[in-house]
Amino acid sequence: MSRTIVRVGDDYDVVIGEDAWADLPGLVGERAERVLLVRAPSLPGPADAVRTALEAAGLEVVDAEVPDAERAKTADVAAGLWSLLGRRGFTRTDVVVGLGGGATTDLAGFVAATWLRGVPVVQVPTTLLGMVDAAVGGKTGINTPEGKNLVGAFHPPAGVLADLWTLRTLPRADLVAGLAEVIKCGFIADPRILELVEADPSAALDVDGPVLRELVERAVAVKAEVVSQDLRESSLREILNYGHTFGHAIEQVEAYTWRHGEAVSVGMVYVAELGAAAGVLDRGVVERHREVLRSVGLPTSYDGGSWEALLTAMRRDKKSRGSLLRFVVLESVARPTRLEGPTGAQLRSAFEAVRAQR
Ligand SMILES: NC(=O)c1ccc[n+]([C@@H]2O[C@H](COP(=O)([O-])OP(=O)(O)OC[C@H]3O[C@@H](n4cnc5c(N)ncnc54)[C@H](O)[C@@H]3O)[C@@H](O)[C@H]2O)c1
Ligand SMILES: O=C(O)C(=O)C[C@@H](O)[C@H](O)[C@H](O)COP(=O)(O)O
Ligand SMILES: [Zn+2]
Repeated sequence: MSRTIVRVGDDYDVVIGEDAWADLPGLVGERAERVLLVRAPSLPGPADAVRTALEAAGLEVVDAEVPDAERAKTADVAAGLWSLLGRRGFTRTDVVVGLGGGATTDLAGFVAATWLRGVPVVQVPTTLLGMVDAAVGGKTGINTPEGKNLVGAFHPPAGVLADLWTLRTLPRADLVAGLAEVIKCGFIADPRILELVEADPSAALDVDGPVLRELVERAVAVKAEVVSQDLRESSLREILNYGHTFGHAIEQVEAYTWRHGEAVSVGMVYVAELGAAAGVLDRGVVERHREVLRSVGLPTSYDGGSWEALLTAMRRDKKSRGSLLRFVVLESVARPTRLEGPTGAQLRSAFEAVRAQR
């Protein structure tokens, strides 16, 4: 089976391949004696494959099934894992492995970042979104009742194993949601991604085809390039947050019944409309957002939630500075910039544009 390895700075490898489980012990490294396997429920095939590969390498595997999806990202679940690590005597040379979608890898990374002030984590994403985004780059975290990802740490993984064959069981809606982050990478940095999706949207959703593989490789390359320059989001990394200010607000207002990728899809249309309202982006590029997102089945409008509730959620965005709301907007494709303190009228007009079905 073929492997592509994307190196993130001088730090770690993202291995992209098929049936690539034999690579896992190498990513975990030789110093570990124990592995905490933090895994999403209902992934019997990958969980068995991970366990077999690690045990064959002489590692003791402590199994930790966690609640599914966003329900994993809570302080209670994290506390349960800290307790398990304590009871099983995990030391600083032992390793956490996160297996599942972005919610599971965010939790696993956060627990690894905080246990003994930091033990290694190896991420094994099994969703498209996890492979191209969540498992790479070291943002880890959990939610609080006040908002999304409000508690967390920057803790880069020791390695990432993206086994494309795991996508064969992923529900189509979750695959589509993952494409939102891929398309985001197209708008902020790599226009070839947009061309590939536009040329054949169904090929972009074929998990056994070459187009999806190229999209994964390109999106991982965008993320690796950005995070290797600015791990702690002092500036450049903010571009990876394109579409997330409004997207996270939808997720919160809708009590996480929307998939992250779906909310980010609408969030990108919102911020494109905001860029147009502020006079920095051409309407043609705004419509290109709608067309490419819609072509793969992603939502481009949202008419729920009160404006006040969305605005309150947006104010908690990490890009805010004091009372100043800040957005990543585009000047054109692959030319992101910042919009600081847009007017109330601009914010509202972008909301009205997103509410309307166009
Ligand atoms: N840390 C980061 O940089 C970063 C980046 C993007 C997103 N995120 C976070 O990632 C989360 C979203 O991740 P997601 O879209 O992967 O959702 P998810 O983790 O909720 O997974 C979606 C669903 O797919 C199931 N699943 C996972 N793999 C499967 C497989 N191979 N076959 C069948 N079912 C499978 C899961 O159990 C879940 O029900 C959000 O919490 C978001 O905030 C983090
Ligand atoms: O890696 C990043 O940086 C990102 O912003 C990627 C986003 O896709 C991701 O959803 C991230 O978790 C959002 O982070 P937050 O800092 O806005 O909570
Ligand atoms: Zn995201």
